[in-house]
Amino acid sequence: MTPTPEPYDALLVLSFGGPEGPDDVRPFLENVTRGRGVPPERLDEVAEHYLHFGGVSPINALNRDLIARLEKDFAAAGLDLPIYFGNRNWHPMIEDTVAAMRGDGVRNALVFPTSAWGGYSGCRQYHEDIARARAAVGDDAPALTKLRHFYDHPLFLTAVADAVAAARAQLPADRRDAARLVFTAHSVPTAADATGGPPDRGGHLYSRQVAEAARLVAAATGTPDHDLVWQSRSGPPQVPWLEPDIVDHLDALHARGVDAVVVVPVGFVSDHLEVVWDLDTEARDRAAELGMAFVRAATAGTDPRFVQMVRELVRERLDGAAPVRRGTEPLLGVGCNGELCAPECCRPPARPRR
Ligand SMILES: CC1=C(CCC(=O)O)c2cc3nc(cc4[nH]c(cc5[nH]c(cc1n2)c(C)c5CCC(=O)O)c(CCC(=O)O)c4C)C(CCC(=O)O)=C3C
Ligand SMILES: [Fe+2]
Repeated sequence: MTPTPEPYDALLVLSFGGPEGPDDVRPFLENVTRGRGVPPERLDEVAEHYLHFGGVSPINALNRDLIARLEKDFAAAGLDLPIYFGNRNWHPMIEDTVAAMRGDGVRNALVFPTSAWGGYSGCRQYHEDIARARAAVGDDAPALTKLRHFYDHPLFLTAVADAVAAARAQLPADRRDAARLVFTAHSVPTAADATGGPPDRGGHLYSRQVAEAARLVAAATGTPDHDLVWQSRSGPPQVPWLEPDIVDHLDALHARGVDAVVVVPVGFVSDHLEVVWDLDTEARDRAAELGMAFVRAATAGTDPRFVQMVRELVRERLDGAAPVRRGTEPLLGVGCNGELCAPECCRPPARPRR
């Protein structure tokens, strides 16, 4: 007889992690790039970005803040689930958190990853993190079920759309209406993007979901015309990544006579370092050189509807309800104990051999 499944008894917020002081920067970057063929020159450059902010990424504090708001929301909604925090690349590391969960008697937890997307980095790699942490903790590790991709959840889309409207309102009145709407997300190697998602849909799950989210947000703001560009590319220069880059795109827009942009980091849920450096510093500086008015929309993570969305994603698992969604691209992401969420979701990219 198969045992009755135990009820869900905790939520783990699983994120990327970031350094919290200058001495953390190098070991953090080594954790992120271990075995991935990222050239040392790129690591030196990225280390400088972190050191520019005292070696502190905002990401951990933002996740702690999200968890505090989730705790309040869950309590008010009568949802009795303790919330834990673990990261892929920096403390609190997921291995330590899962060990603490076991110590607290957690048996069957849900996992909210701070990525809306399918693909290797946003989905599959979180499944790998879960499997690695459970293996480290051993036989009595809690079961861990990852929640689904939420890239087209109406509460996420509405939060981003309202942030776009608020950003546009900050532009000088005479440039506001004609300002170009530019969505951005983290670039990935084109080969990695190609292998994500069902082959009968043509793969490219990550870039297709990002494109669909951008289209849905643009439509919701009444400005359907928009661009989708990429940021923060890494890796050796000879390996193709998704393009165009945001900074190159500003040059191209300027050449076409565009004099104002609303930049929307739809690819990220918080204002972490890749947002405050690559957008608020590099892209903003470039726009200033070009005489282009530049505003950047807030990320969705601080919007109250984001917290509500996490609660609804949890409810979907508790109640077995159908996902509430606006998009049409494949919606995957759910897997238990590090199992793949679907046979063709997010195959690991072929790694360059050295
Ligand atoms: C798709 C995607 C997301 C979005 C989905 C999600 O949110 O998960 C994302 C998020 C993030 N990426 C971040 C930072 C970094 N990403 C790097 C490197 C890489 N990212 C990649 C992809 C993604 N990354 C890839 C394919 C690489 C190459 C190495 C590899 O194959 O893994 C590197 C190494 C140095 C460099 O080369 O830039 C850093 C420092 C931070 C935290 C910022 C902070 O500290 O505040 C966040 C949230
Ligand atoms: Fe997946």
